[in-house]
Amino acid sequence: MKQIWDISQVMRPGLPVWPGDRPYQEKLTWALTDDCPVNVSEISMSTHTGTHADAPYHYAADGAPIGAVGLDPYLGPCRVIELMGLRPLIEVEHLLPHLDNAPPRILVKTYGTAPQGLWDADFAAIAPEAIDLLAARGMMLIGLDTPSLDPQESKTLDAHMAVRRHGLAILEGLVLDEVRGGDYELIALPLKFANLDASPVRAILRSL
Ligand SMILES: Nc1ccccc1C(=O)C[C@H](N)C(=O)O
Ligand SMILES: [Zn+2]
Ligand SMILES: [Zn+2]
Repeated sequence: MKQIWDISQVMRPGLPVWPGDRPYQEKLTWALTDDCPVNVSEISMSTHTGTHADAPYHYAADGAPIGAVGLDPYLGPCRVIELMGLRPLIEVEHLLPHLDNAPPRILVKTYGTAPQGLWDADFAAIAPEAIDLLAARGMMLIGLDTPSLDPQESKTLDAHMAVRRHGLAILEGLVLDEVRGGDYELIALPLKFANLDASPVRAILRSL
């Protein structure tokens, strides 16, 4: 039996979201009562809530919406690299020692314990040169346990622009607390939204 690691945030009211963005909200549209056989809920949330996949449309006006992206990047062998305490940016020199024979998906663990109950405005981001390195090594996906590839205050989104140049896929908001560095199978498929800039994912790792 393959071991499973759930690397997804719990979607719940009060989940910290990007400053100024829509809070995660849920409510019952129908409630199960003597007269109604079901509970049916509705949710309201930012597309970048919790553990999610960015679409090219998020950072490029002509970019594909999340429902149109290829699924290969989100399913297959990956490497988790532990780089805790390296702020503000994950740099080329931090990644280089960990890439020998790496599978084409890289997840970077920047927290020992990700702050799921509060917002960390100083989260670790990744340098565009590090994205260039990953692309040069044939990577197709970069994932972080932080809310964004770029620093919160970035207006130029240098890492996202490097991702755009190389056509990589992105996962953000992962929870890698229980995961040690190493190689795993990644499963983290985005939902098939026709028009949106991102999608929540249920991200898991399985032993290879
Ligand atoms: N919700 C936002 C609202 C405005 C600006 C950024 C965000 C983000 O969540 C960052 C995003 N996850 C990113 O792909 O970098
Ligand atoms: Zn995002
Ligand atoms: Zn992003």
